[in-house]
Amino acid sequence: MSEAVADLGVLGMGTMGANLALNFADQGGFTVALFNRTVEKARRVPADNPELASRLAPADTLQAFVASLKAPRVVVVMVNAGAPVDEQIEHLVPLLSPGDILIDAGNADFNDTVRRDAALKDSGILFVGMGVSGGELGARHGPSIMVGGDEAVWQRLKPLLEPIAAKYEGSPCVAWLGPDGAGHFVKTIHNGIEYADMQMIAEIYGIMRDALTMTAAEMAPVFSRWNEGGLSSYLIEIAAVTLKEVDPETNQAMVDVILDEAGQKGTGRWAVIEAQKLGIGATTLEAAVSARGVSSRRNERLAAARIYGGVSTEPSGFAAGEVGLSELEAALETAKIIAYAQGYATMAEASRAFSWNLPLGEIARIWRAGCIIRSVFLDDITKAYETGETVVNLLQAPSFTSRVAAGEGALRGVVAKAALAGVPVPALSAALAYFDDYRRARGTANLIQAQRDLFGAHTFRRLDKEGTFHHHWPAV
Ligand SMILES: NC(=O)C1=CN([C@@H]2O[C@H](COP(=O)(O)OP(=O)(O)OC[C@H]3O[C@@H](n4cnc5c(N)ncnc54)[C@H](OP(=O)(O)O)[C@@H]3O)[C@@H](O)[C@H]2O)C=CC1
Ligand SMILES: O=C(CO)[C@H](O)[C@H](O)COP(=O)(O)O
Repeated sequence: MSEAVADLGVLGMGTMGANLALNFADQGGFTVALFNRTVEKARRVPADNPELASRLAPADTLQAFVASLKAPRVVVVMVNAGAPVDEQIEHLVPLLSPGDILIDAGNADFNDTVRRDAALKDSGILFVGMGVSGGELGARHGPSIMVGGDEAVWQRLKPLLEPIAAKYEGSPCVAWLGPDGAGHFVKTIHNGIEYADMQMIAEIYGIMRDALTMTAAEMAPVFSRWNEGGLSSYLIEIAAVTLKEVDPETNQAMVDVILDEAGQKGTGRWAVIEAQKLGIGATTLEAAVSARGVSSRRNERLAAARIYGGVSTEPSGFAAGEVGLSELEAALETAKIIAYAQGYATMAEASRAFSWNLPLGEIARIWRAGCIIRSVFLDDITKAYETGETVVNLLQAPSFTSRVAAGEGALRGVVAKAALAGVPVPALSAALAYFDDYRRARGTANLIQAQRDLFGAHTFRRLDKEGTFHHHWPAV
């Protein structure tokens, strides 16, 4: 039997788990037990990081891994979402005791987290669904961490998580967000916003490439410059870095040799499904998920391009040089506000529906450093919630209304010109359509209600008096 020396254990030595374990050992100064299905990977972690080896304890069996943990135990599971998490829980539960904490730190469908939390209640094992963002480097040096589960358990986890989290103005980017699935729900919306952010950046890149005929090398400094302004964010920064990179094999821009098929692990889709279930129109997130789907059907796209032709070769109407680029920058900034408004509206509605009382301003604060969507813009969201006034939707928050009003024209211009040029901008146009729909006092659902009442006696309400009505429509 191994000696119980480790402060906590990390199970899953993939990209995230190995780096999180190193972070616990390094920034946290904790002794960390390591386990991985492919045992050799756990052994390699201390071998590859000799300076931290004295605080890394790889185990060859799950039993030895658990036995090496000080009680009450803390186990961080960092494996692929879905069945692998259930399998690991099943294997761990007989080895753990009441009062031990079992954390799923991977991405998870929050419905699974709620189910797992409920299933473990009687065992006395304390389950925590915890979202971690920041990719490989974030996990290693400071991620943003979104914690769910019981608040009392969070008090025990705080001393373990605060040292390893990213710091924003000295304060750790980790917070308890609410019970059961709250942490994973927020991480899911984070990823939905990440999808929208990335899609909109890719659409602007598409306009630069196809309508303005700019090379990747010409685009890179534009994104670098934008990274100094209102768009300043990790994703804009890495857009510049990736556009600048040259493929050593062909000497072409790296982005020009990468296949135009985006992968996805499901988190964006979960965000969109939950927004739909809650009745929130997260249309930019939806457009981004759908666009990844279309991107992956490359052969179909190639066939359709042969039938219909590709992007128009007519002059696009986009202004060249600084004028055109400033319009793109303003359009992207405005669409980004709309995308975040949709993500935040989804979280606000979930908070209400599941009685989570999500700290929406605090969420923007812990996203301010460490995570993939970190940006200066999140400060403004934090401030919008800190005023103490109810934020119905970020599009109605005073700090955003003037910015949206100022940028609306640019977004409209870009979407219109892109449509005429045949350059697809699904997320940017979804943002514009949502804005136009959202700010229209008299919509068109009256016609839908009339039709529903005609074919299904679904009834309708009237503008001029209270009550529910059914009209005797002509027979059709
Ligand atoms: N990569 C990223 O940027 C981020 C990833 N995440 C999330 O973190 C989690 C891990 O991702 P990541 O580290 O990138 O993934 P990797 O593919 O790098 O690693 C996957 C890990 O899961 C283990 N695993 C997979 N299936 C099983 C199984 N059935 N039983 C036991 N172990 C299994 C693998 O073990 P083995 O080595 O034996 O195959 C490996 O340790 C995922 O939920 C992911 O969505 C969250 C934030 C960022
Ligand atoms: O959670 C993450 C970042 O926040 C992961 O990188 C995730 O894998 C990204 O999603 P996808 O693989 O679907 O693009």
